[in-house]
Amino acid sequence: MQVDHSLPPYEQLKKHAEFSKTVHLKDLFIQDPARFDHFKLEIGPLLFDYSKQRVTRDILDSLNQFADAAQLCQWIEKLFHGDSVNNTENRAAMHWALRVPNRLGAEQEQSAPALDDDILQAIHKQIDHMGFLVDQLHRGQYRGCTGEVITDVVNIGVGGSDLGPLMVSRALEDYRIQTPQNLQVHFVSSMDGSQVSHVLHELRPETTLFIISSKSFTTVDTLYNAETARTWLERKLGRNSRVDRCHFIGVSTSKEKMTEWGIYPEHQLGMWDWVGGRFSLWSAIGMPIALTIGIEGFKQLLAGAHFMDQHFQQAPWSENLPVLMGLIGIWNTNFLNIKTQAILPYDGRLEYLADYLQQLEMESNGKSVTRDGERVKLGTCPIIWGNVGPNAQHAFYQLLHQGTEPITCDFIAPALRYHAREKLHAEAAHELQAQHQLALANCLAQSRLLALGEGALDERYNDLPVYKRYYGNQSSSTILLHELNSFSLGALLAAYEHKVFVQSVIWGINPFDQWGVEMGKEIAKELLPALQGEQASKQFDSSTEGLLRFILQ
Ligand SMILES: O=P(O)(O)OC[C@H]1O[C@](O)(CO)[C@@H](O)[C@@H]1O
Repeated sequence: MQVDHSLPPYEQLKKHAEFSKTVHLKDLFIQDPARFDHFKLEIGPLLFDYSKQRVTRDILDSLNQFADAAQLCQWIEKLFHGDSVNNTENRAAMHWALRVPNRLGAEQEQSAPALDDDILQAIHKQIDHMGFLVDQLHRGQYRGCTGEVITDVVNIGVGGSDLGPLMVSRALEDYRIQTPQNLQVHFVSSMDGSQVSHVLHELRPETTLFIISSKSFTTVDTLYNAETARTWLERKLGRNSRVDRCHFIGVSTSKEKMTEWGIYPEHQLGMWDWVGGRFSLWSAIGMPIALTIGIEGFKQLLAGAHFMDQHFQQAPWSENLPVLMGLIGIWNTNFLNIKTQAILPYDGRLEYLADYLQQLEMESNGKSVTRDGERVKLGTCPIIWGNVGPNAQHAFYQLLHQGTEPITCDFIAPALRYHAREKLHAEAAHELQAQHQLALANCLAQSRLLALGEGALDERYNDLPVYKRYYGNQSSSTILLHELNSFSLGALLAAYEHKVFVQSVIWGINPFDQWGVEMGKEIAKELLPALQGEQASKQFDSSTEGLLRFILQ
């Protein structure tokens, strides 16, 4: 359909959307037999196939104009110049700086023009400090207060201080560094004590080290879990400063708070207020990742993300992965009225990816007020959810295929797995490769059926009874990685980070604050005394009062 290009981009897109609603994805594939070639992007280790999105070249042109009208280019410059893009907290958002390699030269100048050398040195000092501790632990030279070698490290953190490290450590488990003592990394996040009690039950105080990971070092979830850990240690090892000194590492922006808590200065790893919690896995918050894959592997993760940072800054919109991901999301959310997005990795190693992306996207862009304090004009972040694809096929795909909700999906899979280089799997390589092929066949089949409906199969299926029919026209993108390794994962995650930024620019919101999580914490503080049997300072609503009575009776 021809749209009047003199219209403002938003009006053009509305017109496109009216027409789009009458067009089925299968028609788009019939009209253009080479649709894949025209709607795919290969960038470094990633292939992005967006041919199964309900877009045309004309729609993408209008989306690019929409991005220009929102001054996307200028905002990207502000981000990479370290401007205070987090306006409500008057802070820069410089997670990208954590990925700049520590070498001076033309390449660096180009990729990080505003990065002060002192900041770069400070970043690399922390990486080196973390690398030193990781190396000691790997070599079995890090000992507990009784002199025994540390065999288990427990990361205590929540939100960004848990989800990123957990997700990446699991995703890259195949590259795990083998250590003489078979060092294991565990994660504790939930405030209710169920995880910490479970983990402690399995471990010995003499050989356990805790990382207290909290950007603010004020998060009660983490501080309560940390106190439980300290009490557990002291019960067995006695109450003395050697326990704190030998069994705790801290990661935070606040050295004072770490010191006050009892973290030994040499075991304090720093970070900066310009790193948002959900963007912090690239800092010392990522220590569990470095413990899993080694500091060189961690640097490869940073290198993959840095590669994406450069691509994001340099590529034209139509060849720019984060921009395309962001604009296609805008098209789906704001013009096709698709308010939910499923994350479907076809690789069990990515089992926590959806959880991680929920925080990244929804805590960033789940906003309804613009940077100018006005109510937003367009709907913002869709609901992000998902699970490992093959398992989800047996859980919620029924709704994807035959439910009433329009849903867009991200299918993610590595092309190669269990291949020669992954020596780890040499014994069972053949069987496992067959399993990987099975997973890929399912991944491609599901996106094909979602897009095309029963027409994806042959004409025999046109006479199916109504309850067996597949309407199709559910859009999806497929991201293939050559293989899942530190570099490709770093690039993938940075692409999602920048996608979030692109969308925030279009919506005119600040993606780097999270005021919506604060008041609930305050109300919990008011309620805690009532649960501890103290006289409440005020009367609550009748529901809260009723629930309190039930708990306390
Ligand atoms: O690292 P911290 O300061 O303990 O915060 C943990 C998480 O809590 C939040 O502030 C939300 O409550 C997240 O943004 C953050 O990742």
